[in-house]
Amino acid sequence: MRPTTTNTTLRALYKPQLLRRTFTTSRPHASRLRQPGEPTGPNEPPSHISTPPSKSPLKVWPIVGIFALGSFLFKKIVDQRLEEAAYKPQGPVVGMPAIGNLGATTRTSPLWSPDAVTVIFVLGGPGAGKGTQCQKLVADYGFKHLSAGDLLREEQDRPGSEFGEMIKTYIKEGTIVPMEVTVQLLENAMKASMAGDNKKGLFLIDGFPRKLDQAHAFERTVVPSKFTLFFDCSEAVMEKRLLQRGETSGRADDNMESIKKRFRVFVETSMPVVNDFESQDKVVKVSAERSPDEVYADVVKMFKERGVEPIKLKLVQTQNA
Ligand SMILES: Nc1ncnc2c1ncn2[C@@H]1O[C@H](COP(=O)(O)OP(=O)(O)O)[C@@H](O)[C@H]1O
Ligand SMILES: O=c1ccn([C@@H]2O[C@H](COP(=O)(O)OP(=O)(O)O)[C@@H](O)[C@H]2O)c(=O)[nH]1
Repeated sequence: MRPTTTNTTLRALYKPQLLRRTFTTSRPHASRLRQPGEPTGPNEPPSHISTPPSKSPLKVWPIVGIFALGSFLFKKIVDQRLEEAAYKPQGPVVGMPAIGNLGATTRTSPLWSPDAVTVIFVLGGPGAGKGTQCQKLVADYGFKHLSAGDLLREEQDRPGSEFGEMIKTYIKEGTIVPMEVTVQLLENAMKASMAGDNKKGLFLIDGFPRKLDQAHAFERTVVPSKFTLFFDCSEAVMEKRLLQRGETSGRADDNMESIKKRFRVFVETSMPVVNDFESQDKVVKVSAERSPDEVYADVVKMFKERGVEPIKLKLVQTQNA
């Protein structure tokens, strides 16, 4: 049979070689030359005197040395890798991580539920009066007002900020700072506010989101908004207000050149956010061209329709009840 022939052939071929290999590796020439009791070499005792395996330092130490060196190098590499893995670049101050570590937008679910934290976005063109109206709302409703622009300017001016120069350029050009930075700043400010006196987590987020990616990232990773308060205002009116504000604001973008750029960015980039929220029935629109008080009266009315009441009014109701 074929397998038998093959096995026999294999045995014939390999057995002597295996045997020969066994002899040659253990003690060369021993079986051929040595007689019983005869010394195996000039420096070796006769074979009946048992000898321990060779302990010659010349043979052992190189191996031990190589092994020790290998272990030492291996340990060094492992230690270095562990150190690298543990190293996380730190931001210049606690609260704002380094660029590589901006984690706010990487979460897969919101940090807070809209039942626990109320966020109302406040949008409108540059100079529409967002900040002015927010101040009034803070006084009457107890909201914490967070202006994305103010947070960015603070970060820009913070000594040691690795985002400072970048923010400066974006603001001067009227373009939108990468959302990772703005969302992280907002999240930090919200946490700080809630750790302080804003236990209820009531926020007006002013001048944000100005771009769809910001809107989606914030709602996906921080908290879905309740609705957006949108101030509708013509460019002519906004321009007049901004130039007037520029006389005292000291802002690098309250000048004609930056204003024009901001208007264009607002129409092209920020209006799609308002339209997106509108399609979800999440926009409260108020005309912003009248006096601040008249605009505010409308805001209060619209908030009431959405079930948001001023704190003072609630107190009066409690006293009457
Ligand atoms: N309804 C208004 N009528 C006239 N001036 C206003 C009104 N609202 C705000 N302003 C003024 O216009 C400028 C821009 O207002 P601001 O609230 O800073 O706008 P935004 O935050 O939208 O840029 C400020 O100087 C402010 O005093
Ligand atoms: O989410 C934001 C909000 C503001 N900005 C920048 O900050 C500037 C000023 O915004 P702010 O809301 O302070 O002023 P406004 O333009 O409404 O007067 C904008 O033009 C942008 O360059 C930004 O990049 N992302």
